[in-house]
Amino acid sequence: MASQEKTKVVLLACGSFNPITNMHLRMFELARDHLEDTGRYTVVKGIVSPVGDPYGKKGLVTACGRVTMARLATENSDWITVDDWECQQIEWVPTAKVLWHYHEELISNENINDDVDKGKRRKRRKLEQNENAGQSSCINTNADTPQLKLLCGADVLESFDVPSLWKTDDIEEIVSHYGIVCITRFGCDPEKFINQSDLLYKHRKNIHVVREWVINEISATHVRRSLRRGQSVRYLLPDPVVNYIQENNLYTAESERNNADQVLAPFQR
Ligand SMILES: Nc1ncnc2c1ncn2[C@@H]1O[C@H](COP(=O)(O)OP(=O)(O)OP(=O)(O)O)[C@@H](O)[C@H]1O
Ligand SMILES: NC(=O)c1ccc[n+]([C@@H]2O[C@H](COP(=O)(O)O)[C@@H](O)[C@H]2O)c1
Ligand SMILES: [Zn+2]
Repeated sequence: MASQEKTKVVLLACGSFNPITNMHLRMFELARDHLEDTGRYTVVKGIVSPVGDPYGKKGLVTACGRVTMARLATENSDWITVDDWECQQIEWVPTAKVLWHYHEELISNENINDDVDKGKRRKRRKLEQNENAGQSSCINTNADTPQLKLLCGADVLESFDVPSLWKTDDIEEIVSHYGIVCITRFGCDPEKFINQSDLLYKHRKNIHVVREWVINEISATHVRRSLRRGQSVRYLLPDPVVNYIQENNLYTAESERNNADQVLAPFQR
């Protein structure tokens, strides 16, 4: 397939990134290789979107520090970027809304770059969306506009089953309008999970499961624990991130008590 015929994709990873680890960065590389290996996609951009402080997760340090670390971690990447739109919002933003925000941004970029009459384009897109209603195809029907896909680990996919954590409508919107690229994680079985869910099974063509053969169980929880114990975290995180954490003494027994009594924002909806 000629490169101009391939679908452009933007990958959006939402998460705490508390702190960002090498595995978060690997997720992007694995996903890009997987999608491009199908011969159908060109991945043009990756976005790291740290969750806002109102998310209320235990041990979460301020968004300002998490964004700075994510920027340090991605400074050598020519395609992974960090965007602080989500964490600048006053309230926690459900992931479906974050996707909507970036989807709108992609469309407005398309309109800026394009001299075709905006009204006509919107009308055509609406028509195409109506034609595609009920099918597992992505919301971006214009060939030039990149498709936006949610990039996540299998634990996030499996969290769709946690009562009251996700709205069914949001899950449906994510899998039908955008699509998911899901990286396997130790202890998770995303294929089985998809098979057991009627909703996910219906949209299975929009869920790309990427098997990571080099099982790498780096987790931010493990990193924070090691830091509290004064143990080295070098080579689990990019060096500039390790230095930033040390200079600011970011993760301590006290920071781990942040939000200890707080109910996670999605449960408050
Ligand atoms: N080792 C890993 N393998 C696959 N996916 C991962 C891995 N670590 C993180 N992710 C994914 O990265 C995204 C952001 O995750 P998050 O910020 O929660 O990191 P985490 O390491 O899971 O942190 P925590 O331990 O605090 O939950 C999520 O989609 C998560 O599933
Ligand atoms: N209903 C929802 O939209 C919903 C629920 C739970 C988590 N999330 C998101 O998933 C990510 C999960 O991050 P953690 O794994 O660090 O908790 C965050 O970006 C969070 O906002 C979204
Ligand atoms: Zn996590």
